[in-house]
Parts: sequence; C-alpha cells; structure tokens
Amino acid sequence: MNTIQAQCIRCDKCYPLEAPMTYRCACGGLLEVTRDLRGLDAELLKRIFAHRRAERHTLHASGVWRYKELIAPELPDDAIVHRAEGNTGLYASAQAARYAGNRQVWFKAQSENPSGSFKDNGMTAALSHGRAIGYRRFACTSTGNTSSSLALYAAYADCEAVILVPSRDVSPNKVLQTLGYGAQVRTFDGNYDDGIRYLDAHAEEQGLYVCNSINPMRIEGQKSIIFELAQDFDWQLPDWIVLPGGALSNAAALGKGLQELYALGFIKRLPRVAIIQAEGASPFHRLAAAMKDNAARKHGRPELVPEPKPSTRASALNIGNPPSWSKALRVLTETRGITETVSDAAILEAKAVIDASGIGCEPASAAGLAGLRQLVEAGVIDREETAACILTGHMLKDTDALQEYHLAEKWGELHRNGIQQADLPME
Ligand SMILES: Cc1ncc(COP(=O)(O)O)c(C=O)c1O
Ligand SMILES: N[C@@H](CCOP(=O)(O)O)C(=O)O
Repeated sequence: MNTIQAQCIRCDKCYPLEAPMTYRCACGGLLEVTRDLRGLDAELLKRIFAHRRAERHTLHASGVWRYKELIAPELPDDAIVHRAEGNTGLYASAQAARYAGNRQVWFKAQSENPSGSFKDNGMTAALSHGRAIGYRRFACTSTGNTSSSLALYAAYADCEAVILVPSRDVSPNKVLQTLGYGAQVRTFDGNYDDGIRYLDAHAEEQGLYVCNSINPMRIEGQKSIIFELAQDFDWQLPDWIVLPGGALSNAAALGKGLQELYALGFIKRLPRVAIIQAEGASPFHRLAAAMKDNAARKHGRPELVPEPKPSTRASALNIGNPPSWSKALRVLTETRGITETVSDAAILEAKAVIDASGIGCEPASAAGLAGLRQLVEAGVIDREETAACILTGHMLKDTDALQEYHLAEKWGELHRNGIQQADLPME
C-alpha cells in the first residue's frame, strides 16, 4: 500500500500515516490528509458513483467506499472493513419545515447506519487504515456513539477494541451496545476531554490505534456524508447544512468534503454551514462570537477557551474541549458559516417534532432543528432558504430521554404522547 500523507493544519509539516500512528503535529496542530485532486475528472466520477450506487453486496455498495477515489485510493480493496455504511435516507419533512419556519427542511438520517450513528462513515476508514498499517488493537474515548461504532467494526474485523467511557452522563443504551459487540469497556471519573488527554499520552505505549476524530483518517471517511448528500441532491445542495457540534468532527469532515467537491467542480456553489451547540457545552460558539466581535483577532491567533464543566442533557454533546475546533473555524470562514446555541429544553422539543414526524433521533441530533428554528426566528436564516439537517444518531440510542419526555411528569395524565384511556370490551 502506498503511504498516506497528512499535513499539519497549523504549520504545514507533513507526516506519513504509518505505525506508530501520528495524530498531531509536533507543534500541537491537527493533521489532515492532503492529496492532489488535479487530474480527477468530475464528470467521469459522477457517472462511476451513479453506477456504483446501484450495486449491492460489494465494497462499492458502501456509501463511503463508493467514493473511494476521494477517500483513500491507497487502501487495497481487500483491506477494507465495511458494513454497507452510508446509503442513509434523505427525507423531506413538512412538519420540520413548519416547526422551523422555512420553506423546506430535509433530514439526512445517519441514524440509519449499521451502529445507529454517523460515526460509521468515519470508522470504516479509520479501522481499515489502522489494520492495513499493522494494528490489531483499537481505542477511543466516547460518550457512546464512537464507542459503539468502533466496537462494531473491530468485532467484525476480529480485532480488539479498548473503550474509555465516562462513568456518568452517558446513555446506558450506548454502553450496552458497545459491550454487546464485545469491546473492553473501561469507565473513568471524568469526561470525553479527559479521555482524549489520556489517549494522547498513553495510546502509543499501549500499541493502540486511536479512532477518535483527532485521527485524520476518521475525517476522510466521515466526509463521505456530504458526498452522499450532494449526490442525493444531484450535486445541487440546499442553502444551508445544519449540524450539531460537539467534538466538531462533523464540521471538520463535512467542511473538508465540501471544499473538495467545490474544487473538483462537482458542485458549483458552496452551501453555508450552521453549527449548533448545546448551551451547556458551547466553547466553540463563544469563540466564533468573539471572532465576530474581533476581540479574539486582536490577540493574535484565535484560541478556543475550553468549557471546564460541560453539561447538557444531549449527552453526545457533553464536550468542553472539542479537538477539531481549528478545522471547524476554517469551515466557518470558507462557507460564511455561523454558530448558534440552544437550550436543553429546545433540543428536547425539537426532538419530539422529529420523532413524531416518523424519522426519530437522539437528543444531540435534534440540536440542528432547534438551532434552525432559532436562526429563522432571528432572521439570520431567511424563510425562503432551504436547509438539510444531519440527523446524527438513532432514536433508540437514548431511551431514557424518551421516557423522561413522555412518561416522567405524571404517568396518570398521559398527555404528551396522546395515550388515551379507553374502556375496550375485552373478550
Ligand atoms: C449523536 C451525536 N450527535 C452529534 C455529535 C457531535 O458531533 P461532533 O462531535 O462531530 O461535533 C455526536 C458526537 O460526537 C453524536 O454522537
Ligand atoms: N459524541 C462523540 C464524542 C466523540 O467524538 P469523536 O469525534 O472524537 O469520536 C461520541 O460518540 O463519543
């Protein structure tokens, strides 16, 4: 296999992605896979992607590997661990459009992935790359979705998964899913940010290949979400792409994917990106707001100030020090993007709308629609503009949230979910 190269986004230094794997530059900057896309023929690739989309049961039936030329052409086909990930539904929702107040809202349901979240798009690429360069032990820290995804792919490839999960504020369903796939789960007193710090310091000595989003190969796989979305729309994306922001992997990945589609001529216009954070875990929104005020610019290079005690009911967003913030900042600049924060109450209300529209999602995913509604109300997004929201995780990922919303108040009132007392003649 030809070695894949990654470049520091801060100082441009290049690194080969070989064992022992490098995730950060010596200067502390994040790495990004760079390749020369010149010479690729967008029209020819469009025809190839259309053809592959119709295939079944092959590598190219995957909604990630259909785009292999743009993801990891160096990986031999037989080194790729895939589960037909991607190929998720795109749904227009009249309920969501009414709720948000704009003309048209679509949901891209990454919840339909094999492990039930968007992480699978990136995980197939990270795990396949790690295995191809000789690793058999894989690790991540997680609020539950990255862990479920890694556990699934590691099990499928007959490899070991070592998972660090905070002992509080994660959904039990996700931890059970991770255990179910046979991963070793180590809980710790702390949050996602502490887990990343631990892996930064100890992964190499333990021979672990890290599958969190600090790994540039995760991002390469994950950018396929925007490739598939663009193909769903016949290469003409809506005005806005709206996504929840936690570790900011999706912002980084989708932003990189958009840039590549634009540079190659697949799309003629870049949509704007809106990144929505939960109020209790919104360090990136604060940075973006400070940049708008110019306050951060005056003090030289912008730096994210971590939130020491992130706290939100949308447990997947419980992240105070998002590793990919500098990549996400670039995406805001490149797409005239914006950020917004939403309360937990707004997230749960929007989730109820998405659930009741027949699509469903976990709380974190609903931050997108909640944010869209606020931005339309504030006039930042025009009512005539269209939006695609990325639904990041499945409704059954957090059944406690369903229970709290629908059953917790007073079961006797049975009001929210419309359960009605009926005296049916039971024979
Ligand atoms: C369901 C879900 N939605 C949203 C997010 C946030 O995405 P990102 O970390 O890429 O910003 C996560 C976790 O990362 C998640 O698990
Ligand atoms: N919500 C995420 C947080 C981990 O983010 P990652 O992008 O670094 O893997 C999770 O599911 O764990």
